[in-house]
Amino acid sequence: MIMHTILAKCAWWLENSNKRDMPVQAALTVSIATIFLFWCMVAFIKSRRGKVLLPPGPRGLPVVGYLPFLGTNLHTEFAELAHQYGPIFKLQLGNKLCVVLGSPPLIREITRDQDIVFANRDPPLAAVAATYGGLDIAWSPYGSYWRNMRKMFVREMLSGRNLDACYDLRKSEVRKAVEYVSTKVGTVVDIGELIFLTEIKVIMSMLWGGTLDAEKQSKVGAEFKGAVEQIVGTLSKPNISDFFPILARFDIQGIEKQVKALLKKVDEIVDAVIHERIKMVPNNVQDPIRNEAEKDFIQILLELVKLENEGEKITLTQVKAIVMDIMVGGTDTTATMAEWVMTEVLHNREIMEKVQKELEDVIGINNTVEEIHLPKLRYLDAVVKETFRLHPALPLLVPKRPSQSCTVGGFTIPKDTRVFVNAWQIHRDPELWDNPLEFKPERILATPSKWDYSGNNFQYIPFGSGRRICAGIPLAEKMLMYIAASLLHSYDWKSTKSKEADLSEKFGIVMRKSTPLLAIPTKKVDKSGVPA
Ligand code: HEM
Repeated sequence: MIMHTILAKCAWWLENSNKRDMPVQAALTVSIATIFLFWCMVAFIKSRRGKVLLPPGPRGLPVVGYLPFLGTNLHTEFAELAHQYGPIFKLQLGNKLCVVLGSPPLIREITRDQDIVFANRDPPLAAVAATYGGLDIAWSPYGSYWRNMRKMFVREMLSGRNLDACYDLRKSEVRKAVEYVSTKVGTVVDIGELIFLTEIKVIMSMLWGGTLDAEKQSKVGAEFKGAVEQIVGTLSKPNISDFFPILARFDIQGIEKQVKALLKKVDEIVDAVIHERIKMVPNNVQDPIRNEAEKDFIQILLELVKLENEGEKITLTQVKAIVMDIMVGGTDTTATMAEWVMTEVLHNREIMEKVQKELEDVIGINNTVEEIHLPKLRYLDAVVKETFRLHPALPLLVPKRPSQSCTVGGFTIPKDTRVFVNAWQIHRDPELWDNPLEFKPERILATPSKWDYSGNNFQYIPFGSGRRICAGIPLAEKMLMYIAASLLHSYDWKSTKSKEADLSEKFGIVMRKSTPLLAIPTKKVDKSGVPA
């Protein structure tokens, strides 16, 4: 049509030309047609390029987008929206475009096919403030800094050899918790509180061993517990500055200010410990870790600070950022999961009996649980894995941010979108699981090789998947199994009369129970009737 109009406009010139001009006219016609076709092609390609097919999603209001419609339980609300819009949908939250993914094929796309593009994080401002400007592993952008820090963390600190070397430190704290319960037999125990304090102490003793005396260690443990809970709490709060970066400098809700104050407290404690430890580290360390049987984490890190080689050397601030990762990333998650495991076990008496029978068979009633027993506890392992399925500690994992525009599930995800993975929804999807709401460790036992924490089975991703998968899995798995086995081996537990083990959740970056787990321990009795 347009071509027709152009030719018509030129007709006066063609009609008024004489026969000698015929070749010129023909050339002109061909040229115009060619230019026009070229222009059409460019316009078509441009229109295709400019037209991005974003995922479907609910409409929001001008400026604020969908923010006013979101409640506090993001994981369930996202699952409901997925019901309406499908496993990939978008939400405009203030200035931020967010996309939520909730099916195994989509997880494969972002953690296998396009893993590098999705290896970036989208840290909330509170997380940046809590980690000395994002100097830790969890929130640092994808690149050589993150790669080196993670490699050092996994190879040097969490290697099998190093974890074995600090087993005694873990054992001593877990035994203290078991002994503490013996003073509480027949009375109500706040299991979450007990486990959290034990985890903090286990982590602190692995971090800095016997640097602090017992009394100071206890005091610092309580202070740390408070600080970690508050930091995780502020990370879970929606911060207006994250959705409207233009307002960030005003810190309207004071969240950054709160985090900085908490960090200052933690910083003072860690500084004091580092100061003590610096005195103990030899000056010219060339070959850290090797040939040494037992070292706590701070010592390993300080040896890296003192290295001459720039490529391997780290700074004191980096040491503190890693300590924050371990304290914040390692304690709340593991303690919360251990509390969920105990809750499910208390809720299902038959399952508790099966776990205890296995503990008796493998360990013997009068012996003490040791970490070497853990790989033999197959039923307890299935209980823990089933707990992770129903109550993943990080229901939305840690948000990702693609470093370039890309296509996922046939839709465009623009660069810098905040991408959530709803692991909670995938773990309860009736298309993927039989009776998904039923707590059934037998489903794990039926095909044990299918369910591990590697993130290779996209139907089961409690620790995430891809290159940013949790860096602390070996430690988390050991601690979780060890604490649960120790508490269930030494005592029978029953719910308090007033309360059945309550299974309701409270959403946060780490999803806790909405009410603490209170239970009464009783001494176990062996088959001859003698208290163990
Ligand atoms: C039950 C316990 C734990 C759970 C459920 C858990 C879960 C997670 C998840 C879901 C992620 C994000 C993965 C992703 O983006 O795909 C993560 C990252 C991380 N976790 Fe854990 N975690 C646990 C314990 C630990 C422990 C004990 C440590 C350290 C001692 C730790 C250190 C980290 C670090 C450093 C990252 C960041 C990894 C990176 O960005 O490269 N976690 N964790």
